Amino acid sequence: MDAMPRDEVLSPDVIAARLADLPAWNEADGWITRTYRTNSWKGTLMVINTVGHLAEAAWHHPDLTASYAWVEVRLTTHSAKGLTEKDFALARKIEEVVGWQPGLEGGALEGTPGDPRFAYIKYDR
Ligand SMILES: C[C@H](O)[C@H](O)[C@H]1CNC2=NC(N)=NC(=O)C2=N1
Repeated sequence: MDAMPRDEVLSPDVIAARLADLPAWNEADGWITRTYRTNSWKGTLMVINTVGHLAEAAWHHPDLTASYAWVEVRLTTHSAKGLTEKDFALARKIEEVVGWQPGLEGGALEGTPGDPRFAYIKYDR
């Protein structure tokens, strides 16, 4: 099987198709971005560290901007000077991991308690 063309800039049609599966992400000027809202600096740093790990494992690195209770993640492929499959693959993984709520899955893990003392990420759902 041929390798996926990882370094090709994607066409607008493909970008639109990829964004359809990432409803919280926006595209502008050759970047995809999303903001994660948190309850505190501690939650913000946990999101940053999680994204940091995934980026290093992927060897694909977003720009991050943070304040007390939010983190903006911005992805582009610098070497290609535009959006490639690498950006969407990492965005999907970040969504999966940062957005993971095991309490919604009915499995063994209860997830973060609802008590506001423990809340740290503001989930979309
Ligand atoms: C040398 C190294 O492979 C490159 O710098 C990689 C690392 N991370 C990267 N991250 C991003 N977002 N774009 C790149 O082109 C890129 N290139």
